[in-house]
Amino acid sequence: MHSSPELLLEARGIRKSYHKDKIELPILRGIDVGFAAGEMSALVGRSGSGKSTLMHLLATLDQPDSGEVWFDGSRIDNQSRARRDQYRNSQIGIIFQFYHLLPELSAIENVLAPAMIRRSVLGYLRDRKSLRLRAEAMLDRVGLLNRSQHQPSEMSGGEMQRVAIARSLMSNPKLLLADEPTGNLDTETGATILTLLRELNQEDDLTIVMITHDDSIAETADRCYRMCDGLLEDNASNRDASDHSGSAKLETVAA
Ligand SMILES: Nc1ncnc2c1ncn2[C@@H]1O[C@H](COP(=O)(O)OP(=O)(O)OP(=O)(O)O)[C@@H](O)[C@H]1O
Repeated sequence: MHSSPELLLEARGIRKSYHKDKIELPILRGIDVGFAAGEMSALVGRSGSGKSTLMHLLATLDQPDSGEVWFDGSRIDNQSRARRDQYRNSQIGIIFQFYHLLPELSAIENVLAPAMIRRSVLGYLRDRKSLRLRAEAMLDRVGLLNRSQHQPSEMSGGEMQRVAIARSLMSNPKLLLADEPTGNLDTETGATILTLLRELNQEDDLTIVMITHDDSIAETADRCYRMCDGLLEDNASNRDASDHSGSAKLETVAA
């Protein structure tokens, strides 16, 4: 029997609507989903199905109208903004389809930027040597140490995504949320990014939740949750996290 692994991140009964001109647009209509520690999961669905909205809620960048988000045994959606920021900054790495790098900064400065912003000037000056060493180690981890002085305009899309991944790893997060991480890349470059994410998952024990509209990318994950019109479909194609070569098998979502 497939045993239920420990959940790192869980959404319970999540509902979210946007409002425009007094009209309610229900986007998430009751989402129950759990992401197991140490696994790589995919949230797949068509454009507009609510994937990014759910990811923002899981990252506490936004709050649900109702429902709960739990991380590592604690409820996080109802915490103060300061606590939610602290949780996100220390526990979660986030990467996006368009990398969100600052164009005027070098690769290493981009990797360092969030850590600099989070510290006071004095705090940064105190920690700058160790932060720089960590940034170099993270660029090395993604195979780009030799490009540390290059600006985004001097890099390919795949290299920019690698820099964004290095930046997301600076705080040694438990969880990486990836919103269409290969969406702006050709198939071959996308595959190298997926391979890197899988390495981080297996070698560094990073739990990954990846959003995609592409079934072939979703199928590379251990578990695949399908969103449709703000709901999760009843079945998810899952395979044992220890088996990264076999084909997916169907299992009911443990919600
Ligand atoms: N701030 C907002 N105000 C109003 N509607 C919004 C807002 N943000 C998103 N929406 C709507 O919510 C729906 C879901 O959007 P969301 O970005 O979560 O979908 P998605 O599945 O991630 O789509 P895509 O793959 O195209 O990014 C869409 O119809 C979108 O237009």
